[in-house]
Amino acid sequence: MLTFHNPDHHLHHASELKDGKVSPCFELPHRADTVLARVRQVGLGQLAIPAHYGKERYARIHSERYVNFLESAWQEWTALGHRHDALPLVWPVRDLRSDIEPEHIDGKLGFYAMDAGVAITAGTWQAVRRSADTALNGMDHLLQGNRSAFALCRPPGHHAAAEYMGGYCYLNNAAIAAQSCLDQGGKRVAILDVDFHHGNGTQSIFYQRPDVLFVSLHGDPRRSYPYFSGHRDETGSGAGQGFNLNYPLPHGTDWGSYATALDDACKRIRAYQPDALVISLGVDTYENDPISHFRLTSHDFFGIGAAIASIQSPTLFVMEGGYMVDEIGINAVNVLQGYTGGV
Ligand SMILES: NCCCCCC(=O)NO
Ligand SMILES: [Zn+2]
Repeated sequence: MLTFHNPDHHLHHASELKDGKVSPCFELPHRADTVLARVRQVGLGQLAIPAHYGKERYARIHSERYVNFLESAWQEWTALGHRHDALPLVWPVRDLRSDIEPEHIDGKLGFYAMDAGVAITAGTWQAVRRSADTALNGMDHLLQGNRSAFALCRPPGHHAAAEYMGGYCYLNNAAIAAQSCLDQGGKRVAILDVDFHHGNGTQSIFYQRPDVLFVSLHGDPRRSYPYFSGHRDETGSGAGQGFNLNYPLPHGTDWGSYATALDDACKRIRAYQPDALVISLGVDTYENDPISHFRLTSHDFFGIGAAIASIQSPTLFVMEGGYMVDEIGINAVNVLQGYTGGV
């Protein structure tokens, strides 16, 4: 399996507001370095640096003004004399207005963010666009007739919606790759999100569309971030009704119950007969993950890969979350080896 990786991810090393304190973000550069080292250690396959894609490819999923905001935010922030990370201070919640884009960067930061887990730094724009390029090149690799590819994306993307960032995510790499498949002749794409956290951004982007089936297994939002999406009754709307499937699972979920939900999800995806399958591969379902609450062991990740292989579609794995840095490489590559061993 070919792995695309983006060395520019090191340009993004942000802080986050968590537990009432601004502290180093859990989404560290070392995460991707650890996964890449494991890919090399097991000899998973060749490595490749992604080609450069134009902003218009990101704008197939995100609004043009949002993409332009990501590109210009740091310059607008430092024009005020700031040299530290940019974080929002106000959001358009409840009956506050969000029909007018503010001109001031303080207003824009809240207008385009769902939380304070998405600091903007000097290198953020370059890192996030190259992360999206990584997924785009992975999808092109599938469209050239290959069975699978691994897009080692960092920063991750599944919390980012058309016009907002959140949860360490800025551009929705998986959604951008899925759209690229459809733009190049694909009729149906399935996205399976196995990250501990609900992919609210991916759900939002495709919620009214039947050409992308979104399926997510995640911590029950009544007790798990992002808290405000991911319930079972969110099944799509309009033409997209029935093409959004959520499997919220309780804290403490182990392989037994996880595998039951995963098998059902894979059956639903097989029935959809997608031209391509995109996996939002978060491994924060790991029992020792510092910010999550499932109980999967490293060995269980082989089973996730084997279940995905049973769908028998061309498959792009897109890296999302996972914060137990020492084991993130083992767990992510166990999925990939479970897949290749099962195809
Ligand atoms: N800052 C709050 C927690 C962000 C979760 C990020 C993640 O792993 N999403 O999948
Ligand atoms: Zn996560």
